[in-house]
Amino acid sequence: MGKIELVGVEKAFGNVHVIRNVHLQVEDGEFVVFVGPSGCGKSTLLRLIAGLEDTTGGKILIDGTDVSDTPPAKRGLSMVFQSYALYPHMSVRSNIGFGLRMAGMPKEERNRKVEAAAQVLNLTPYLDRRPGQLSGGQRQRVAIGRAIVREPKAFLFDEPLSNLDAALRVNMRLEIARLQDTLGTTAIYVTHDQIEAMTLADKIVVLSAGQIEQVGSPLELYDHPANLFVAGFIGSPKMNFVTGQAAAARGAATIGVRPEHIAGSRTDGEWAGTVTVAEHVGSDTFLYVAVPGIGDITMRAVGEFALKPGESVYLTPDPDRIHRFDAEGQAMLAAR
Ligand SMILES: Nc1ncnc2c1ncn2[C@@H]1O[C@H](COP(=O)(O)OP(=O)(O)OP(=O)(O)O)[C@@H](O)[C@H]1O
Repeated sequence: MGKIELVGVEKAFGNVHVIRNVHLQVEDGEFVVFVGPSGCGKSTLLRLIAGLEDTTGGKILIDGTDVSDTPPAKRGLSMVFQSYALYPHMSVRSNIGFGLRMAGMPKEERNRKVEAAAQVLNLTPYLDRRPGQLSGGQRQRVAIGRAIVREPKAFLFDEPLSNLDAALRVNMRLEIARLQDTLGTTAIYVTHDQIEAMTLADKIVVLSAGQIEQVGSPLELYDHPANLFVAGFIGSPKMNFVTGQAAAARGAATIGVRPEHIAGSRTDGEWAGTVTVAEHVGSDTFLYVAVPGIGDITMRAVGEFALKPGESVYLTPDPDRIHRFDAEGQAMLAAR
């Protein structure tokens, strides 16, 4: 079992309040991702769960037991860091089995566990190599192997892929997803990478300034952001926000519409504007359009609809996909 509950968790460093009144339930087997802007407290929250930092208020429960005062090694959790923290002079086998050896596990049993983990991680051919003879992705798999053999109640990942190049990140992301399917162990994963969050998470926790803004499945957050912060944070390129008359006409202080929910036309539409930048990113083209009286709007252009800077364009937001927000920035019910 690996159920983790945070009840009113607080953390201050001196008089700097970094985590405020966080309530969160992580179910057994769930993959939960913490996202939020730099400095919002993602890593601190993970370190509080790991026991690497002490809380200054509230409680942390693992499987119903209050572990707030339990040292890290006794919490039954395994942490995987972005710096793999491998021992360079030891083989992959010894690195993966190190914690088990320290815990006094007999060699035969240890080897069995190490080999099983190596198999899951496709590391079997490398067991006798040293970390220096491995690629970055393989090293990260060794670090994950070391976490797996301890059979923790939960894995805690702190930006584990941020040292890898783009292609490797994609590979490792798929591997972590596969691993989660195979092992079914609870995982909490900190990242600032939206795609990692959207693809890996059962549940995303969006943090801002030490507080939870919203908790939900990736699609819930994308389709029904609770407030302007989450609406602007989830999705890339960002949701467009419009205030003034266009919002008031829909009974809102602000309306939001994602670039992919705006139709473009050369002849007619709701908002008339001029293309300022056309950005080609492989499969997509994003048009940045200056719309007098509305502001700068980003739209995703599909198919043949590729305009150049200086050309006129008419934009029509999909009425079913317009998000409305009140003066406090809270989402208003119903899409229109
Ligand atoms: N030991 C510390 N002493 C004082 N302040 C700290 C300490 N550790 C973290 N902080 C502060 O707490 C806040 C949250 O930091 P944290 O590392 O948790 O953010 P984060 O969301 O993980 O950011 P990033 O995405 O940049 O890693 C920051 O303002 C940071 O400066």
